[in-house]
Amino acid sequence: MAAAVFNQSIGTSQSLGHFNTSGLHQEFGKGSVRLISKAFEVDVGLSKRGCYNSSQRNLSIIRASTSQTSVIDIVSSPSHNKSNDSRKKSGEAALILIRHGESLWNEKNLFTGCVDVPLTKKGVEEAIEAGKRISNIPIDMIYTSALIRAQMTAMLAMTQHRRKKVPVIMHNESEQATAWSQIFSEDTKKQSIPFVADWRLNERMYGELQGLNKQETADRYGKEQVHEWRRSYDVPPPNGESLEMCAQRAVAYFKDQIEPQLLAGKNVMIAAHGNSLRSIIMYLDKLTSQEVISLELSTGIPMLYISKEGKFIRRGSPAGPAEAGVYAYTKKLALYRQKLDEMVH
Ligand SMILES: O=C(O)[C@@H](CO)OP(=O)(O)O
Repeated sequence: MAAAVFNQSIGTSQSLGHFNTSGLHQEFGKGSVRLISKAFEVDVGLSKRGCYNSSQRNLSIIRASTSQTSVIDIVSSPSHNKSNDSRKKSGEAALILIRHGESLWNEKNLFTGCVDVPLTKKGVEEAIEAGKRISNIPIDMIYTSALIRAQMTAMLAMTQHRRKKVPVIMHNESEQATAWSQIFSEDTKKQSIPFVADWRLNERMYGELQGLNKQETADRYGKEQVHEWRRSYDVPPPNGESLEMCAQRAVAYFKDQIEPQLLAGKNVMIAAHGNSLRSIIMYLDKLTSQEVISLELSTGIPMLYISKEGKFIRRGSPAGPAEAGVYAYTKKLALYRQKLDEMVH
């Protein structure tokens, strides 16, 4: 089984992060790992270090993609309506997941949870880089947590998008807020992307660990105890949420609010957190409570899924803009990119 990487040591979530462009890591030797979807598994490359080799892997994606039909087109001109229709009929949509870029407390190696801290300069750069990677993928809806690090990541990523649609934050906190933020032009609406922020996508609440240094906590309570708090499925940190409890809100939100959008053919980007995304990926990839223990996400690396007929097919991570041909994940995505190129020239 081509499962990747790595054993995250406390507080070093960045190690190897740039090496594994899938943004998603899993240790070897933890039983049967059903992490990689069939389409992706076909010919994924492994480096000597046991990590995905990004260039081999990207080539693999391109090869695999030629046998797939799929997704989307939303370049919004009348001549593209046909593609919109076929998108609805095929019931296919793109789902992009991004863990926020490095935050000030990631940098200080502190448990963060629901404490609302911003990105570091490096985190800002990671978000911009993530945006470049997805700049040719059409996006109809953006969801983030209620926390600024996820919202900054989504907004910064969208500054890089080639369609230059404007993300518009939906304000539903009161009737007045909804009414006062209305747009009264259909054309302007078409050039906007609804941006929904919801607390249910927040990081797991880390209880009494919030604000503590991860290394010092491990020194005090033991490495194993702290690993159990951080990565087990059902053991909560003191007065905090276990991953299971986090899933009860984050996955429920995904099923109630986001999945219907995907089923309607809309392409969705979610910017959220290590653990809220781990719980969603557990659902998408049908991971067991054992398998999810070794699932690690890098900051600022987008992951792409194709949603088709209620199933989720993982396509890895869109690679950096310098690598030729990386957008040919599916025929339709490649076509979309071609149309964007034609619009420019
Ligand atoms: O501190 C946190 O909120 C999270 C994510 O940064 O940490 P961990 O990796 O320990 O779940």
